[in-house]
Amino acid sequence: MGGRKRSSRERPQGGRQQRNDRSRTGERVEMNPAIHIENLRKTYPAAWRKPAKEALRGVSLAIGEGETFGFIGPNGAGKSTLIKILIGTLRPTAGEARLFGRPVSDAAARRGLGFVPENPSLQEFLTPYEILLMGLRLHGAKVGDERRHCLAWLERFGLGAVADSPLRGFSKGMMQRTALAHALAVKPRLLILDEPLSGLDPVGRKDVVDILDEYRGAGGALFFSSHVLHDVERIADRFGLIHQGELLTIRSPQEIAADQTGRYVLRYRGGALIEGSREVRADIREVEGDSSDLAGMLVRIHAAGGILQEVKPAMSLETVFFRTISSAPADASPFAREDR
Ligand SMILES: Nc1ncnc2c1ncn2[C@@H]1O[C@H](COP(=O)(O)OP(=O)(O)OP(=O)(O)O)[C@@H](O)[C@H]1O
Repeated sequence: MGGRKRSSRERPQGGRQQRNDRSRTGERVEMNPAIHIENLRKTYPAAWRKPAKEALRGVSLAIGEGETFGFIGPNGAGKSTLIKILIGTLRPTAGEARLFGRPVSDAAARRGLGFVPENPSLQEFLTPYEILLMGLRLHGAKVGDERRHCLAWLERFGLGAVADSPLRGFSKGMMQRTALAHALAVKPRLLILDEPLSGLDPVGRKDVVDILDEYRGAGGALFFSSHVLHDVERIADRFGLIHQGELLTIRSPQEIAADQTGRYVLRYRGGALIEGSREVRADIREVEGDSSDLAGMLVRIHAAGGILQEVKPAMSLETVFFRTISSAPADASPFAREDR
C-alpha cells in the first residue's frame, strides 16, 4: 500500500513494464505477466444422472503486473472454475495457466499471491489477528512489527475492535472482511478475488473498493470476478466478459463508456410531472432525453418546481457491455438485476 496513486487514465493498459511482445490473442503483454492463460479448457466429467459440463472452452488472456482486471459474467459462466485453476486447486482439461511465468502447478507460482474465495471458510475458533498472523508466516512476509501490521489491516477493514475475538458468531460480511484483510496483509504482488463484494453491505462495499483502488494505485496486480459490473467499474483497467465458458470480449471502462448511446435519465423530486416524465416512486419522477437536451430538461424540471436528484446514462454499463458483444436484447441480459 502507499505510494502515489495513479488514475486509470495515467496507467498504461496491461500494467507497467510493458513490452512489445504479443500473445496469440493479439494483446501487448509482458514477458512474464502476472497471469497468462492460453487456450484453457475445463470439462467436468459426467456423474450419476449429470452430463459432462464444458465449463471453460478455450480461454486465453494475459494480465500485466500492476493491472486490474475484472472478470465479469452471469451465474455459471465459468468464473470460479477459472479462478480455481489459477490458484492451483483444479486441474485444467487442456491449455496452460501461468503466474509470473511459472505454471500454476508449481507451488512457487503462488508466492506473493493473495486469494479470497467467494465464500471464505475460516476456522471459527481463531481470531482475525491469528488469521492474519498465520497468513504472514505462511507467505514469509517481512513486516517488522507483526502485531502492529495485522492490527493496522484489521482496522482498515473495520475489524479493530474484534481483532482478538474468535470468529464464531461473525456475520458473513465480517468473515469476508477478515478474509480480505488476510489477503492484503501478506503484501501480495497479485490478488485474486472471487466475488470480493458479495456479502458486504453498501458501506462495506465502498470501503473495500477504496482499499482495492489504493492497492491498485500502489502497483499490485488484481484479478477479480463479479457478476455486478457497477460496483467494481471504478477500479478495473479492463473487463473481460465470460459467458458459457467463452471469453466473449475484453474492454476498458473508457470503451464501455464510449458505447453509451448519449441518452440520459434525470431523476427529480417534487414539483409537477413534466412532458415525458413518469413517477417511479412517491414524489420521485424520471425523464429520459438526449444529451443535447440536458440543459433544456434541467430548465423544465426547475420550472415545474422539481429538485434534481440524479443524472445517469439511460443504459446501465452492464447493459451496454452485454449489447456490445451480443445481439441479444437488453432485457435478455443474464446479469444480476442489482446492477440496474
Ligand atoms: N464440480 C463441478 N462438477 C460439475 N459441474 C460443475 C462443477 N463446478 C462447476 N460446475 C459447472 O460449471 C459451470 C461453471 O461454473 P462456475 O462455478 O465456474 O461458474 P461461475 O461463473 O463462477 O458462477 P457463479 O457466478 O454462480 O459463481 C456451471 O455450469 C457449473 O454448474
